[in-house]
Amino acid sequence: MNTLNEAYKAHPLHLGDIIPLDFSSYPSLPESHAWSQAIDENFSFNDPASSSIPVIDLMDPNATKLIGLACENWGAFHLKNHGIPLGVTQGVEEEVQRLFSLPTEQKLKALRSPSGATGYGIARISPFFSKCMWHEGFTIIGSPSHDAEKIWPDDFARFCDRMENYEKQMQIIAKRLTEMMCEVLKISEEKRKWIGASDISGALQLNFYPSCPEPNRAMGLAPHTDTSMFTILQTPSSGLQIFKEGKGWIPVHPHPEALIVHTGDFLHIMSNGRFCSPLHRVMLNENSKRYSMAYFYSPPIDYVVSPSVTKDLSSAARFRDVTVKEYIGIKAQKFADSLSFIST
Ligand SMILES: C=C1C[C@]23C[C@H]1CC[C@H]2[C@@]12CCC[C@@](C)(C(=O)O1)[C@H]2[C@@H]3C(=O)O
Ligand SMILES: O=C(O)CCC(=O)C(=O)O
Ligand SMILES: [Fe+2]
Repeated sequence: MNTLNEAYKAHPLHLGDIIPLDFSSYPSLPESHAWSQAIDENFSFNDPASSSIPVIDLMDPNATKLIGLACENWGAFHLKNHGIPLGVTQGVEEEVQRLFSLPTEQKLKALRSPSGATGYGIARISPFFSKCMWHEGFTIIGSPSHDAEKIWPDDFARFCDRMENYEKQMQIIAKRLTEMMCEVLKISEEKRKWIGASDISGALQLNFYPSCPEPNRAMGLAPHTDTSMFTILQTPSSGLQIFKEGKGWIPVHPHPEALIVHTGDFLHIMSNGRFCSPLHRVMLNENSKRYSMAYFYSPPIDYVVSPSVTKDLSSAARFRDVTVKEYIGIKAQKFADSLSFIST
């Protein structure tokens, strides 16, 4: 049994909070998905040209330092020269499109169970919002064969091969990035041992946002921070926005052949608040659908996440120690208040 799966099992959802809408049958926006008020009242729209996250070349001799700066200032960056063959990415994108263009009843065969973490369904954060999101997802932890088999009983091998291969590639980059971030944060060798040792520390989320009849009144993915150390995102289209204090919502337009990396809650804790865990959301488009692949990387579930504080500085730990598993449980209950819940 997979470890991350275990952690989510303890926090079941209601079935009503899992089943996506059959979006193709709605020529206008249903009330259940109309967010107009929330968008008008709470969010400011930013001038798209005013700022954007940095682009970092993984081969740059200064990459470690630049990544540290980007995590401090933005909590996000584009990563180019990451070494993932274009064919691998294209193969995964093809499968994502093949999966989400299936009729709803076929996708529902792999519907996530209330106590499960993997399979087809809406975002886990949905119960925290009164309106529904214009989004469907498919979560993979380790091998997707158990879920893919339900959708394509005779023809699931290609999907699984491509996803597993992508997960392997993501893990290689994730380990490298983790070492670099630990370097910046001066995390001890003892606390880094898991990086080489663990082989499943990630979850792959396939996201699909159908074209939307009223994109300005709807929400692709509502504002949230990720329950990961960092997330590696791949998408061919715009729509993602990151909230930057003092600036507002910054659009993140994909950079050709680069990955988008952004920090999550665990790195915020480990860095004692130095790296932010940026609030982000996904906006929609009227004429085109959008998809993305997000790889969430975290330490193993029993790992104790603790702030790295150097003795010489007057920096007291801002958070108490928490295991990955315990924090996943806190996030399932407290959502946006989780970090303040563990602050000292
Ligand atoms: C490993 C993860 C990370 C999860 C939960 C679990 C599997 C699916 C991920 C997402 C994907 C969609 C946004 C999010 C906020 C959601 O609702 O499900 C993510 C969440 C988190 O970052 O907490
Ligand atoms: O689709 C995107 O660009 C972002 C997805 C996301 O935030 C997530 O899966 O947690
Ligand atoms: Fe996210």
